[in-house]
Amino acid sequence: MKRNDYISWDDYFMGISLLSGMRSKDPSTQVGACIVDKNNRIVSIGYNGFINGCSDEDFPWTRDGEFLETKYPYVVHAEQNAILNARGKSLEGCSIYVNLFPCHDCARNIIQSGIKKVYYLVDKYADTDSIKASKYMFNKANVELIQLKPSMDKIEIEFK
Ligand SMILES: Nc1nc(=O)n([C@H]2C[C@H](O)[C@@H](COP(=O)(O)O)O2)cc1CO
Ligand SMILES: [Zn+2]
Repeated sequence: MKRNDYISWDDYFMGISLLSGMRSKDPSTQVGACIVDKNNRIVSIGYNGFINGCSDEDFPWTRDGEFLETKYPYVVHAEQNAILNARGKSLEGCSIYVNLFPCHDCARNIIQSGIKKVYYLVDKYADTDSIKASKYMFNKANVELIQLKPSMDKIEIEFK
């Protein structure tokens, strides 16, 4: 008889996003994204981090102060890394699973890449203009927004 306590596709893909986010060196917000096609095949994964091929030590993780001395102009968002890690493969009709609601810049990239569904967990910056612009664009572009309610509080992974 088959197991009944296997995880759902949605929990699986969001779990993979969160696992990917654990690679992030951002001390305040770790974001992971997982892009999945219509056949439930993972097409790409990403997390927020600094640009490739440079030392992470060359950039600051600071949030406040002079713009150029903060992380904001330099960090690549999880969703953008996931899109770019697909290396030009078609993302038409795909879904993206991301633990934090995408900003306006990621929203533009998600829409332009052909992704049609965004599954997210939290929307902690909902009151910012960035997220308002993001939702406006997603709605205009008919991208479905789904706040995932996982069927479990946590997934434990044991290395043994
Ligand atoms: N959807 C997102 N994907 C992301 O990868 N990020 C990244 C950019 C920063 O590294 C961090 C946000 O930093 P903070 O402002 O919460 O300290 O998360 C942020 C958002 C927010 O919309
Ligand atoms: Zn973003």
